[in-house]
Amino acid sequence: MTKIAPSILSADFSRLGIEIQDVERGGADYIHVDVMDGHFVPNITIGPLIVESIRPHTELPLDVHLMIENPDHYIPAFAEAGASFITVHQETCPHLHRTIQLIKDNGAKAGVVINPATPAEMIRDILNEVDLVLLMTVNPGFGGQTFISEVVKKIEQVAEWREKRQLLFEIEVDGGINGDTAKLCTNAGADVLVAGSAVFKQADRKQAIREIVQAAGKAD
Ligand SMILES: O=C(CO)[C@@H](O)[C@H](O)COP(=O)(O)O
Ligand SMILES: [Fe+2]
Repeated sequence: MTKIAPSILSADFSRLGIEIQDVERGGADYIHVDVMDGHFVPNITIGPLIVESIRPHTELPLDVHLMIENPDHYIPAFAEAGASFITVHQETCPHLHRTIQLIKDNGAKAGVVINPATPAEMIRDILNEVDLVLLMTVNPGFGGQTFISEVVKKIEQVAEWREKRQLLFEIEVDGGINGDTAKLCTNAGADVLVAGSAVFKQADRKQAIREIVQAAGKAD
């Protein structure tokens, strides 16, 4: 069954708790939290304090996407704040096995993410160790960008490796996801769809989530 992870980057930050409860009632599976440092990506968002503040407002797993340099320095703080998944960019991790282990040692599920221009081969040798593979379908930094369709081939490639090696990680996609692009991704093997503007910029979030999941065509 396809999962949906609304990205709070497109929510109203002045009422985050209410926004999160709205998408939880609307059928969200995870809450996606975009952490940006102004170095790895050209934008600055939130830190562990906000993760800690939103944690009591939902029962859903918090899916924390770290777009930061030196993630090892901050992983313990995000885990302590209540992150369920912590996902790091391969591009920021010279010692990727060590970083993935650090996430697990801190009690969170471990994810790895690559940018659209990074080949899947860069994460092939870490796949045995992760709970989640996030394939960016835009260049990270902002909500509301256009889906990069070349990434679809990469979803297929990672899904094929997963099947051949009988691994259990989830494949998540992030950026420019709407009804049309969701279907391309789930057909290629994606299980979890991150959607920011396609959910939070709509008046009826429940309806928006339903439309994306139905368009993805794997509702059961
Ligand atoms: O990580 C990011 C952006 O860097 C995302 O999670 C965005 O928040 C997705 O927003 P939409 O493209 O769905 O509006
Ligand atoms: Fe994200």
